[in-house]
Amino acid sequence: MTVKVTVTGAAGQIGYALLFRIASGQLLGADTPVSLSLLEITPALKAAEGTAMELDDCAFPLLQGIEITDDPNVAFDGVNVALLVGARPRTAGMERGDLLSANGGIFGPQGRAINEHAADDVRVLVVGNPANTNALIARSHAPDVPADRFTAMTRLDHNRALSQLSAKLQVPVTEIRKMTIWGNHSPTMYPDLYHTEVGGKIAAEQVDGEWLRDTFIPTVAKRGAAIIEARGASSAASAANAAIDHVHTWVNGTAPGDWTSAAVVSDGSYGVPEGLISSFPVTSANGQWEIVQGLDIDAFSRERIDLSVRELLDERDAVQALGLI
Ligand SMILES: NC(=O)c1ccc[n+]([C@@H]2O[C@H](COP(=O)([O-])OP(=O)(O)OC[C@H]3O[C@@H](n4cnc5c(N)ncnc54)[C@H](O)[C@@H]3O)[C@@H](O)[C@H]2O)c1
Ligand SMILES: O=C(O)C[C@H](O)C(=O)O
Repeated sequence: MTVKVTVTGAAGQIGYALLFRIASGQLLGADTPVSLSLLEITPALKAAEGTAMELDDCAFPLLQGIEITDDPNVAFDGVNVALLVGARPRTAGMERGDLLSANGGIFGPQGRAINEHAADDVRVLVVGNPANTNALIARSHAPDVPADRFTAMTRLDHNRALSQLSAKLQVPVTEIRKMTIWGNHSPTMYPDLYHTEVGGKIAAEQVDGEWLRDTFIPTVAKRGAAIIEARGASSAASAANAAIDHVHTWVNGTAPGDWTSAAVVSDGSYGVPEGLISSFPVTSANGQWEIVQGLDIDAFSRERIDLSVRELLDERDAVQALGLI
């Protein structure tokens, strides 16, 4: 059966890096036909049409159709996988409240449209920043969709952490298991090496504490800003790659003996208040995320998780005060 994948912000940089990979089968597998819905704001529809022409020109065997629209009710009609990429970026002079309001104006209506029109099995990944809180806004407008279908992306942070550790220990990324990103997709996120395994041994015991604290954690947490500084634009191909990884793992499952990171609705695990969309170590089986249970959290990790969760609570309070959730 053809799977409908909707990409918002389809004419943006991540959209351009993402759509061709979805159409080629990398999101859902080489046996799954897809139809694409490209949601954009009206002035960007022409650019989206250009991208659609290029998609046509690839003659992808799995691509069954392309729809281009500025109406969320059309874009999310019958959607199975919704990738919410388009968001309002912070511009000079913009207060935090203005940013949250502008994004509330996007993710509230999109959540409602998903609630009213999506397929029963819809899965939602929010990429557009502030991703965790945008996901919270969308979810709060979709009361009929099971809460666990709304997720936000921390897979890019997870992949960044794998790559940094692989370079430090001079091991292939394939030898690293059980990496974890906790909290918000923001510089407060906490990449945790205390449960990560390399060659069957805990990674934190294979690196010195100073590198872990003063190099690894800040490098991963501030990598998005470093890329903006270097490229003059935020990460696009790596963000698209992480979105592909997130959905692929969600649908196909995690490997035995491993887990990944995703921001999912908290059930209260690890003291993260219920309902917040926070990053956890997660496994996936039968198309459902499960938060990994029973990990020992030492004082160092506890402090960092709490800091990031505090930020999520502040964002939640701010959008609540603005009437956005
Ligand atoms: N979670 C992550 O790891 C991660 C990583 C990188 C980037 N991001 C975020 O992803 C978002 C997109 O990044 P980008 O580089 O593609 O930005 P971009 O500015 O190139 O593209 C964004 C697109 O969204 C569109 N858009 C705006 N409002 C819309 C709406 N209401 N409906 C549909 N489309 C809309 C714009 O017209 C634009 O084409 C940003 O918020 C960025 O900060 C997140
Ligand atoms: O867009 C940004 O602010 C950075 C982005 O979220 C990233 O992690 O690369």
